[in-house]
Amino acid sequence: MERFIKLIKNRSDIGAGTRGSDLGIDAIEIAAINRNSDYFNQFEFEDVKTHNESIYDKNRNTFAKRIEHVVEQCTRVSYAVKHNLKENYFPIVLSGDHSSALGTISGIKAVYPTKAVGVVWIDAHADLHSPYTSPSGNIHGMPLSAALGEDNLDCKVNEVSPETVQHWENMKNIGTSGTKILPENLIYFGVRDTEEAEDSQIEKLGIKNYKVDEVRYRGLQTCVAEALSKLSNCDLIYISFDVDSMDCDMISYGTGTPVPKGFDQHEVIAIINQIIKSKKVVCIEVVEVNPLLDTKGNKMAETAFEVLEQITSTIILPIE
Ligand SMILES: NC(=[NH2+])NCCC[C@H](N)C(=O)O
Repeated sequence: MERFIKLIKNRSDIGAGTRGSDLGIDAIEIAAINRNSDYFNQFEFEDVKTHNESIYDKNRNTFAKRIEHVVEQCTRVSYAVKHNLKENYFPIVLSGDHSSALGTISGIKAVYPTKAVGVVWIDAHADLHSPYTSPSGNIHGMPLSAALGEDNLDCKVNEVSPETVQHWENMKNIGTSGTKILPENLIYFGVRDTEEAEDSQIEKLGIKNYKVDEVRYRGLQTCVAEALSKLSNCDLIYISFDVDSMDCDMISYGTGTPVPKGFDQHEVIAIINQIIKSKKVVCIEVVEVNPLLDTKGNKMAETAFEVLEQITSTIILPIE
């Protein structure tokens, strides 16, 4: 059976603290054009309407900035993912900031409410804050807490307004009400820049993080095979690739929150391709390319495109 790909372009950056990741999708497309690639002409696509004008709003919800608009944006992403999955497409979501992943996960769960969804999160960050713990109030640091239904009140440092609480509750209930994923079905690759509140959640919830060093020391294939066996109870897998999982010094600073000592693109490609071969992957997302911050021309987008191209060819291999 062949799987048809649908590119979902979600040019939204309102969950980030720095502007410009909404331009990441077009930067990737330009990287493809400059390489004489037909990639973006090859697949059907859909644009998700954005709410980027909301960055001009005064921040009422200090500990979850623009949350009402992020909820709306995630809801739009969830609809796009949901209807494309229902139409048997394999959605590749190209998003600006990583808050979108909550929308994607919610869309998957809306189509498969009774299935266990596994998440492979390739990122420098754990994105495990809530409005109660966030140091920045940027919602791209929170999507997994919303998906897990975790407030982490044990580590509460912020006095959150009733309005923010209401929006946060809405955020946890996009697509289907209640939690979308279980902590044992979430696996990190490359997480290396966390705050205490997140560390305590990772420990309490027992979330496995394959650190860059571990992947290199034990071997990438071994680690991915182990990750897949940890997800053996999952019916479906979603892969979320944040480009800041890659080493900013080696690759590029073209992302909102760059972190050194990360993967290179070949490692990311190998991780993702091995997971795709499990045949459980139903959706992949690529996020956080910010061309305005790139000090090497369009290098981050070019590298993201390299990953995109390589993983797409694995997806479209016919599956028996
Ligand atoms: N998706 C991202 N780039 N997340 C970065 C989050 C950084 C930091 N932990 C925060 O919550 O503000």
